[in-house]
Amino acid sequence: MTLPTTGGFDKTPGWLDWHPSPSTPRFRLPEGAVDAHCHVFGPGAEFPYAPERKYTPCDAGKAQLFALRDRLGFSRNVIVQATCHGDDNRAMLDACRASGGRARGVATVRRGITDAQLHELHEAGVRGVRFNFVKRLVDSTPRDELMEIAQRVKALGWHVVLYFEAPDLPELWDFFAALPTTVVVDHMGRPDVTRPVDGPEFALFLRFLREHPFVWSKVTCPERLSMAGPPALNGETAPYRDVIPFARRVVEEFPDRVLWGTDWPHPNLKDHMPDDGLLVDVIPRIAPTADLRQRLLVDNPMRLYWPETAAR
Ligand SMILES: O=C(O)/C=C(\CC(=O)C(=O)O)C(=O)O
Repeated sequence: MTLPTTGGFDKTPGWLDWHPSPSTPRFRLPEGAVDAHCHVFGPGAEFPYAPERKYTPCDAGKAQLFALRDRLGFSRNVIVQATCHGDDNRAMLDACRASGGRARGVATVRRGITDAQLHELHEAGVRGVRFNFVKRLVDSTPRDELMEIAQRVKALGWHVVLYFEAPDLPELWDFFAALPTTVVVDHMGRPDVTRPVDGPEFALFLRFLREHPFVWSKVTCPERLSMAGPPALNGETAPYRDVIPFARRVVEEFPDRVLWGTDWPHPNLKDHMPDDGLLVDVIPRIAPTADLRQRLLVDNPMRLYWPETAAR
C-alpha cells in the first residue's frame, strides 16, 4: 500500500493514518463476506472535505479501500458517509460506482433533497441514510427533519443508520422507536465497556433491541470502545478483551440482526491505529460458531444491502 496523502488539507493535529501494511488474517472469512462499515475520505484534491467538518482526515480513497477488501478476503463493502464530507456524498458515490456492484452506500441527506436526487443515489448503490447524534461530530438536526427523511427513504426500501453514545439512548429512545423503517445502530450504541456487560447501561441497549424487532446492531469498533486493550498490533492474538463479551452477547441473542465491519480508515482514533488483519481475527471470538459467522458476515448484510441476490 502507498502512504496516505492529504490533498492540500491540514490534518487534524494528532491524526492517526490508516495502517500501511495490515497482516493477512489467520481467520478465513466465509465466501461472500461483507465489510459492512467502512468509509472513504476524499482524496481531498478530488473530493474536498466539507467546510462544516469537525475533523480533517488523511485521504483514504476507493483504491486503498478496495485493496484492503482484497487483502483481508472480503467480497463486498458498505461505505458509510462520514461527517468530514457533510452531505456531499460524491466520494462515497464515486466509490460505489467504481466497485462494479461490490459496494453499497449509506448517505447523509438533508430535507431539501429532491426525489430525482434520491433516485440517483439509489442507482449508484445507496441503501440507507445515516443520522448522527454524536455531538463532537455534528451539529444537531431537528427531529422533524430526520423523521421526514426517514419516511421518504422508507419508500425506497432503505434503512436508517444511527450513531449515538450510550448515555444518550434514554433521551433518544422514543424518537428511535418511532422511526418507520429498519434501523441499524453503529457500534452497539457505544457502550462504556468498563461497566459490566450485565449492568443497567448495556441492559438498556439489549432491551431496545429486544423490544424493537426492526432494530439491528453493528458489532463493530472494538478498537474504538476498548479501554484496556491490548491493541490489535504486533501479532496480538487476543486484542480488545474488554469489548468481546459485549459484542458476543449481541451476536448470540440477535444473530439475524447483526453486522460486522472494519470501520476502516478508523477516523478519530487517539491511541493507536489497528492492524486490520488482526481486527478480522477478532470475529471468531465474538461469533464463535460457523453458523453465527455466516449470518453476521454474509446472510445479514446481503439481506439488507443486496436483497436481490441474497440466499436467505
Ligand atoms: O467511523 C465511525 O463510525 C466513527 C467516527 C467518525 C464518523 O462516524 C463520521 O465522521 O461520520 C467517530 O467515532 O469519530
